[in-house]
Amino acid sequence: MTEPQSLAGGPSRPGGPRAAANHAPAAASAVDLTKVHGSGDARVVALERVSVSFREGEFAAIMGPSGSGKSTLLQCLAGLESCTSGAARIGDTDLTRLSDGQLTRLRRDHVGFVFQAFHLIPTLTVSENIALPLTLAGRTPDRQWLDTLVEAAGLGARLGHRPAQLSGGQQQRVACVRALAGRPRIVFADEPTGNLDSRSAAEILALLRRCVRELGQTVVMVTHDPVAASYADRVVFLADGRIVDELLGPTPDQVLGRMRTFDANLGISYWSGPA
Ligand SMILES: Nc1ncnc2c1ncn2[C@@H]1O[C@H](COP(=O)(O)OP(=O)(O)OP(=O)(O)O)[C@@H](O)[C@H]1O
Repeated sequence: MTEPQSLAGGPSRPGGPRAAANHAPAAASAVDLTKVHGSGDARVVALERVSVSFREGEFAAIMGPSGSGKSTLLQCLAGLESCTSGAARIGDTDLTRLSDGQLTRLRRDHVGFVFQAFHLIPTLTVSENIALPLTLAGRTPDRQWLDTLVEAAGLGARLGHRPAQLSGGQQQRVACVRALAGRPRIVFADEPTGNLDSRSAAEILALLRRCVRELGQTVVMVTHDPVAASYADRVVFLADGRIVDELLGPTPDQVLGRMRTFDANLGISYWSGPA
């Protein structure tokens, strides 16, 4: 089996910190985005006038305490949640102006999603799981692109296996390849390493890093883990539904330092996930 190389040694960025991404157009952006859940006594302002842009070819991490709005931001940007006010854009398209049908098509054709739970179909093989979204969309898979992804994910020898025959890390690699199979404009990953041991997590992060660096993909990932965040080009910090800071070219120690500063200044704890 071909396993991904250099997976345990942390991120490497031979191209230097994201020079290209800084000048690239936005793959996704929030503009003055507010999201309110519920009403009356159950009313929760999950996002309050958030404006942020994620550039094409960028690997961004979103961090923040539990309940700070990370998943809500991802869901609004991916068109899985509606916005209460403001806009969520994929490229230049304002999702708040689309009909349900248009939104479904945009999500299907331009957005990939990786969840903490892998959400593979147990009765299908790896190969079938990877191709499923394309098949359902009536699209012909680009075999060369799929081969590139499968090779990058080290799944070449596993294509005929079913999910139960794979480790958690391998299953999540399948989920990543599935999310990337249709060459989406952007991939959103919500705690993709949350269910994995540190070695498997490193493999997933290296795969995402490589897809950004070598294949030009755009990835926005929610994480609680400073080491995971250090694989990104940029970390955006949320607290209480607002963006409070960002860090470029982060190292784990820098991310940790920033988290401790927020703990001290805001009286909140970032330690809601694995330390
Ligand atoms: N469907 C919902 N209905 C009501 N409130 C919600 C809903 N989804 C999220 N919330 C609330 O919105 C706020 C932000 O939630 P969100 O899940 O985005 O935070 P998070 O930063 O991703 O948290 P965690 O790290 O714990 O996953 C929280 O107060 C949460 O309880």
